[in-house]
Amino acid sequence: MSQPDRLWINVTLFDGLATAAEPMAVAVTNGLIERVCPMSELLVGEPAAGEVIDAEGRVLTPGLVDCHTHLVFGGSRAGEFEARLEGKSYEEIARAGGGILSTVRATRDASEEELYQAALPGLEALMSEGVTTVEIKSGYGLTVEDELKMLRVARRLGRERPVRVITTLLGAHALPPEYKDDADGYIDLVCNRMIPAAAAEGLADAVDVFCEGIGFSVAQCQRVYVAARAYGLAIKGHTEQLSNLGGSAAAARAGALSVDHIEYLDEAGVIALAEAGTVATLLPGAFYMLRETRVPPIELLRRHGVPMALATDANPGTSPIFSLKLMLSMACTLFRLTPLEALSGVTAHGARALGLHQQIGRIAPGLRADLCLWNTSNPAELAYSVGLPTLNQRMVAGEPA
Ligand SMILES: N=CN[C@@H](CCC(=O)O)C(=O)O
Ligand SMILES: [Zn+2]
Repeated sequence: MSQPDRLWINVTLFDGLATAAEPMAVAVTNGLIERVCPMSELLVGEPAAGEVIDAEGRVLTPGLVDCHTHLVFGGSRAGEFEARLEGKSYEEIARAGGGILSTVRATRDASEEELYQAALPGLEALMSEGVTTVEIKSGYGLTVEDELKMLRVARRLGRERPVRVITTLLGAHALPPEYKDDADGYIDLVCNRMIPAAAAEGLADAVDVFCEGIGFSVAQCQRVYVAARAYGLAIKGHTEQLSNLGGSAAAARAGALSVDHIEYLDEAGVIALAEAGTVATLLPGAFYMLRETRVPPIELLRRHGVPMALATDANPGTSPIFSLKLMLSMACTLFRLTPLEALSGVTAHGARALGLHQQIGRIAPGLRADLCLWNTSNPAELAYSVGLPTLNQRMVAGEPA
């Protein structure tokens, strides 16, 4: 073994997919994982140099991946929260011009600097719990300039904090008032102006849509996918959240990295995901906040071998929740995932939902050394308790961060 920069010994290893049966060692060099082996295979005297960290049996996981957030937004929707508690539904509020459109008004009114400052606490809360990669969507601007403004803020967050930010253009999130009764005209704007502008400025890694009765039709979403692919951008979908329109299957056939929410997904949709290799992203925070009763088809996803990612969906309306660790607990309690399935959802499968599975999300040689050391020796503890156990160390590209 060459001399690693850092060597963790006596690690309880959750590598993103499974827990190792015996104490492990993990060596990191130049920001990459160089070697992963049982302690029993370390040669006497290894390593000759570098820092050695005795984990004393603590759990080491990949850095956590939050693959679906709306962290950049203006205003608050606490009033809408109260209205929903009094009996109004999310759809009713949306159809009356509230919901997403109320955040659109506040986001349009905010400067780039204001949006940046408002987003920082949420981002830092995620990072403090071990998130090393986060996806951030636009979708509260709904004009070319306001969508680009949101994406610039997201890019700046990634430059100014030790976290990798993946940006997603969500122009097709809601129909803005200027296009009332002209949804196809708005989709023209998304396809012909927003996507080209975001691509030209390198501001978007992916393009997303809200395929729903209060969002856009399958046909409209398909037009967005075609435009995104023409610019070499990855695609994703908010699909089957409130009803079954077949948006997940359409997204999968268009080559989507993931479809997200999917409470109303049926078996034909699950098969379409399996055939396309599309990830199913579960968002229990939105399920909880909207007091949904229909659970995503977990057993069908398992049976057809569809990878399940798990994310906060942090946003001001349906999931004002900035804790990916809480999602581990919710995914188990509300959706009946096993703790290890939930952990894979925020590591290996979360990375796959962003198309980054060859770079992050696993502890394996050649991948980036984004790692979390936890104050527990049992990986299931991470999903079991809320508030504990705490993060012991967060590493980004091999450096404490
Ligand atoms: N479902 C649509 N979009 C967001 C909610 C956005 C909002 O209500 O502000 C979601 O992922 O839940
Ligand atoms: Zn969302």
